[in-house]
Amino acid sequence: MRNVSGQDTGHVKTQQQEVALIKVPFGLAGARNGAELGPDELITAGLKREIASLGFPLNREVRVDCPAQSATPLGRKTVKYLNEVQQVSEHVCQEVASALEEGAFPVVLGGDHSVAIGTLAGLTAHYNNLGVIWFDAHADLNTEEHSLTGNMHGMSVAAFLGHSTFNLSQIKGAGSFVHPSNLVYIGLRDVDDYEKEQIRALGIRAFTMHDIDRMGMQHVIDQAMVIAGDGTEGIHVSFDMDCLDPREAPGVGTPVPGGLSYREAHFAMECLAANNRVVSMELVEVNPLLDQNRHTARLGVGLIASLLGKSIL
Ligand SMILES: NC(=[NH2+])NCCC[C@H](N)C(=O)O
Ligand SMILES: [Mn+2]
Ligand SMILES: [Mn+2]
Repeated sequence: MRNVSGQDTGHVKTQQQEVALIKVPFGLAGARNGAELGPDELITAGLKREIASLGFPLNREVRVDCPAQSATPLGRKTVKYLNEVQQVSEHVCQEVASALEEGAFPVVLGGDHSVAIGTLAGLTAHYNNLGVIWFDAHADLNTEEHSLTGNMHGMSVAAFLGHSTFNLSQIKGAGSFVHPSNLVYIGLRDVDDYEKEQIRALGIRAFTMHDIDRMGMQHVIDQAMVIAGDGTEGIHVSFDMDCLDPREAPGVGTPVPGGLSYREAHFAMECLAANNRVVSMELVEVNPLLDQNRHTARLGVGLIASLLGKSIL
């Protein structure tokens, strides 16, 4: 990866590194229809042009085959579309793992946040000890038993930590669970009671909006890079667009007031780009049906570009 001065910053990512675009048009695990349109919307908003102008060749551009809505959600009544999530996760896992084998940098485009289960499956196939920075208003730490909604986009973190019944071990090709000490949240402000208990019980580090208000994004992102980066083989950035304030990113299925500003989000991405430990990213929960003038998709494209090293000067 190029750092902010345009220099090659070492082994993880170089200017010549290829980017693997993995589009996952899957929205059945979210709260509202429309997240399945996210990948195409990000492409329409100019993502490929941005990646090309940063100098990264494309390793692949794939569209993961995703099941359409079935008449009745499969799986247990309280867990919606479990079989579909499992199927999509296996496809995403394969694409991410094979991109990594070819030395590419995966950029996974959701879709709802359940696509992270497949991304983490593929990443853990390649890395034994991975760090994760999870940008989100939500903790996505529910399990089948504890979820209040049955929406699996609220269970992805539990799945890759191995705390839900459906977890990485059920996905063909996945590696071992992520260690909770290598996970860090940024942007939390809507956390269910069970999730709060789990964050405490597992000792997961979390920077809520309160912490960002108090310490500023610079301190928060510096700490996050230490938590996810020290002693790991690399950092995966999972970016749920609802971490942003709904005034910045209205096109999301589960908006929560009081989120990150435009500059806080970009600044975090710019710091991550300069840090050179990031090995993959995903951007999820862009919902064009709820968006205004493609605003959220354009913001998403800009944030991916910042993470890939785009700087102001
Ligand atoms: N990826 C997301 N937007 N997740 C929202 C989850 C909301 C809520 N905690 C639930 O379990 O349904
Ligand atoms: Mn999420
Ligand atoms: Mn969220």
